[in-house]
Amino acid sequence: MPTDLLDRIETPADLRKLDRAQLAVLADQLRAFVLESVSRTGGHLSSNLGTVELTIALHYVFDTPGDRIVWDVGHQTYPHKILTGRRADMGTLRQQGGISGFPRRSESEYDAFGTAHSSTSISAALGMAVAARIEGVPRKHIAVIGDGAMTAGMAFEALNNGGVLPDVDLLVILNDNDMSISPPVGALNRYLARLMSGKFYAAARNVGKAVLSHVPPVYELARRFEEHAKGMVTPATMFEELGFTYVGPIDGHDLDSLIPTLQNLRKQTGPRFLHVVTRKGQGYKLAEADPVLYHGPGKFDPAVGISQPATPPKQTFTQVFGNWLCDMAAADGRLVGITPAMREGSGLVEFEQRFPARYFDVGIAEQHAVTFAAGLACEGLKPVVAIYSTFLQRGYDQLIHDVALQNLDVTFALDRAGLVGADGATHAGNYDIAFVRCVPNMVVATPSDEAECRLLLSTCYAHPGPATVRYPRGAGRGAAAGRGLETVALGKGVVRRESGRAGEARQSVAILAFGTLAVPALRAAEALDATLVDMRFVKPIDRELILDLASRHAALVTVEEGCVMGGAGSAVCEVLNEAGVTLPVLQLGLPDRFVDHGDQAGLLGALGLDAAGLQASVRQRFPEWVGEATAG
Ligand SMILES: Cc1ncc(C[n+]2csc(CCOP(=O)(O)OP(=O)(O)O)c2C)c(N)n1
Ligand SMILES: CC(=O)[C@@H](O)[C@H](O)COP(=O)(O)O
Ligand SMILES: [Mg+2]
Repeated sequence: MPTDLLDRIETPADLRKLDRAQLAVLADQLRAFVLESVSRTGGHLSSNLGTVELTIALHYVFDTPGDRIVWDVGHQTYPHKILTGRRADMGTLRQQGGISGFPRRSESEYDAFGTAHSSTSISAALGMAVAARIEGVPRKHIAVIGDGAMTAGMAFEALNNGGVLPDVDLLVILNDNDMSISPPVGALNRYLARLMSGKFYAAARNVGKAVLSHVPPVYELARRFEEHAKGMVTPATMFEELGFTYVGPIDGHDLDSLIPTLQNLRKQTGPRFLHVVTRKGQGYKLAEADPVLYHGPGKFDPAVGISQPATPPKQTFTQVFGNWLCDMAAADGRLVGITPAMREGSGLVEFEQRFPARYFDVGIAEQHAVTFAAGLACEGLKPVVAIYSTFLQRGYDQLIHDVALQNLDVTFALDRAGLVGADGATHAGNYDIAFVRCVPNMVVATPSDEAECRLLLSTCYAHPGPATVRYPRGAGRGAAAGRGLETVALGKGVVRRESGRAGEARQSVAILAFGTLAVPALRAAEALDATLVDMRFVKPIDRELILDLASRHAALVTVEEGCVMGGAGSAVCEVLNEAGVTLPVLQLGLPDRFVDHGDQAGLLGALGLDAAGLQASVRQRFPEWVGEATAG
């Protein structure tokens, strides 16, 4: 594929110098570049193939970076990055030291707002629009939001606010590809489908004849409804009722529709809403056929597509959870599984197939997911909310006010706890230990491997109150999880290794591990001749064990893949303080700064949280209390 037009574009100003007729060719070159580039780095593919024309049209029509484009989630911004001076950096995408997979204000002046969690774009763009009005700046503001992201309450909160501000300059573009990561769910999705089929006349009314002369193929379906709609009074769309001028639906792959429509909308002010229809994976047959598989692939050969690895990969924690959920659901008819739009990522595919009546994808609606679970629990069911640690941040008030305060029996399976790798700081689950353990009634379990994960899921599920089990992205040490449903004692840790020096009173160190860092911590303990404890629970914490360890060791070391501040190590210190016990405690975990994208293991190593790093930290802090072995 030639790249002559793409080669001419350093910034959107170069794009604006092209003839309209050249833009379709540019779109082909850009799409080919995106595919090639993502196949080499991995990343979010389907959504980016779907936004090629929309991105070109936006930068062609609007005067960026002065005009503000706010992308929702931001996983669809690779074409935008390429057209705004970062084409040469695409080979470093999502890698340590490279560019982010999401928009970032620090990365480019064209990235008007940092994102990665969904459904923030309308609020942010509205804030900018109000700021422009107050400051008297003549500027345009565009929020680009997907149909999945549109399902979140936050998006509607922003529409509700913006719809009564007629003097702000805000254009909301709904990029409707009829997909979230999985097929979209809910009443909004049905409503958008109805708009697609019946709202052709709205487009006619709002965009005018010039646009209608370029009827694109996506209207074919709508055309069939033309006769039916004739003579009827077109009802206002929900968006019009909320105070927005609604235009659409138009074909988001047809530049001859997009550009005149955007030019027209650019001349207007006030809250406007453009409904654009695109296809996820557009232009790459394999992604068009399976946009879920190609939502966020690793590296692959574009000629072949994603292929099975030669050797079967290790079982992930997500799979351990998915198996456990099915087994527990088979054993207990009260179990209900809930996901806020993360069916694949959270391991619920088989559960949905086997227990469809007890499976709920509630859309990108974490707050609702938590309170919905609370309601189910009130009536005697046993909800399991499968949620990424980072996305539980959205449901924090609901966790406190709706679940914990009423001591309701809800189990939270927190996937992606700790560093997540390529998605970076926006998606890292670094805070859940700290923000959950401070909530009364909550149980916090931190399994150290796959087998422990299953045990602790069963234990927390059996506990008749709110509980979280946190586990990381990917696989652990490879401990077979089995298919049993047995439980362990709540709030009790297990000593995995006793220091040979423990006999000598207070001559050695005890390492208290919370979670999967127990594995490198054990290697460090062996090298240091330290005691190693798998604490299993942050809350209730094993007070008795901590005080016993404190009485027999010279110092304690706590290890967790979570923020040190307020984390599990802090919980240990609280126990010691409360008991009036004084001994040095070294708290190892994630620092008080955001950790960027990169390879998960590499990042842990760089932070001193691999076996060698843990060993070095303990040796440096307590040289007199550790053994002389050197292996890590
Ligand atoms: C608060 C939050 N919950 C969940 C996610 C995970 N997530 C990322 S993209 C996505 C689907 C978004 O769908 P849509 O907005 O329609 O964009 P598309 O992928 O179709 O381009 C989801 C659920 C997220 N980023 N933020
Ligand atoms: C953009 C987004 O939020 C998701 O696509 C996320 O990147 C998925 O992460 P996992 O790959 O860990 O499921
Ligand atoms: Mg979508």
